[in-house]
Amino acid sequence: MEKTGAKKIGVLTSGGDAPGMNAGIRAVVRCAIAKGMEVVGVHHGYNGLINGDIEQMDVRSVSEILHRGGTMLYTARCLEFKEQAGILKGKETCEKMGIDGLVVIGGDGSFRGARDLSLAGIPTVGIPGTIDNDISCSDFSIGFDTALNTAVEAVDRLRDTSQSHDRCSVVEIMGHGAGHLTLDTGIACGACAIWVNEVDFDVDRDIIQKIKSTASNGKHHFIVAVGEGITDVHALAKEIETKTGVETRATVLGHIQRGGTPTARDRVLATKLGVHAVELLEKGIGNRVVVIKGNTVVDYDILEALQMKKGIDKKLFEDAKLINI
Ligand SMILES: Nc1ncnc2c1ncn2[C@@H]1O[C@H](COP(=O)(O)OP(=O)(O)OP(=O)(O)O)[C@@H](O)[C@H]1O
Ligand SMILES: O=P(O)(O)OC[C@H]1O[C@](O)(CO)[C@@H](O)[C@@H]1O
Ligand SMILES: [Mg+2]
Repeated sequence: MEKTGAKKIGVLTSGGDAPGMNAGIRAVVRCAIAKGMEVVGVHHGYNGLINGDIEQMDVRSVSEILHRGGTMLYTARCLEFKEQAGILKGKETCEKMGIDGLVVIGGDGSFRGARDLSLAGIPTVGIPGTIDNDISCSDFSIGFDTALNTAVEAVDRLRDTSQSHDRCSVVEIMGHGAGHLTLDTGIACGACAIWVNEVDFDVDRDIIQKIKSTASNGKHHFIVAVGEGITDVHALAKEIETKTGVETRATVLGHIQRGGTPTARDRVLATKLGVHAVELLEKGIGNRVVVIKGNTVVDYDILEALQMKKGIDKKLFEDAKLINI
């Protein structure tokens, strides 16, 4: 009986890179080949679909990448793909090359592109790969665990020097408006204040008074964790120093958080999601995102997935206020 599912699939990474994307690419390529499909790797996100920047993959193309950060396929933010003309160019490339299924590893923006391409007739499946962990329908996204461990290691180092100098250290943590990375780093590093977008926050009440009362308890060094884009951390450091008398320095962790060897957890997650994505395409199913929910791999319609909301864990935030004093 003739197969109805995909016979030749593509895989691409899109948006900000995330450690573990390579493990996802490897899983997609090896699983597809094992199932008798042909596989190609699309370079530089959706740009590669528009320009035809595409390489043939075999089982050895993905050797020695499992433990590497970044993405062997490169990634990009491709503005042209937000327009219908860009999507049609991508569809044409797929048709010309006989690509009848695509796996996109990226964040929420990348999933919008995946949906558009599915609606245009190319079955496309998304896998969450972003350090921000802002994919509402998934407990975790590929890269979050590694970025968290990287941020924790960096803040532990800041803590050593802050402690030695009796200083306050304000640290800015990535997240693109989502506080997951900041909250978990703040908890794991014992930050005396954690400032994320999702909660009501007052600098005088939640930082200045907290430092003063904590200082009166005998503590002389402080970590303040702040989500990226909320405030100017250098100005905040000056304000803290002026109002508390505690010498204060600011550090922006920046893109350090996106690099490095993926943790075992991210590699396992990427492998599970990659295999499930191929299994969907094998059945001819597209317009889905493959995610992890309570340690089970599940898939959702992309639009439904994008409409879901995931706040931060408010209870955890309150717990941190009680404990990190
Ligand atoms: N509305 C849209 N329609 C079609 N394609 C889109 C849309 N939004 C984003 N994309 C495509 O997805 C790419 C990545 O989107 P975005 O920059 O939002 O990153 P992301 O996938 O959310 O990942 P991260 O937030 O982790 O960097 C965009 O550059 C564009 O090519
Ligand atoms: O690499 P760029 O384009 O500077 O993007 C930075 C953004 O990407 C992320 O690292 C991942 O979405 C965000 O945390 C951050 O806001
Ligand atoms: Mg995003």
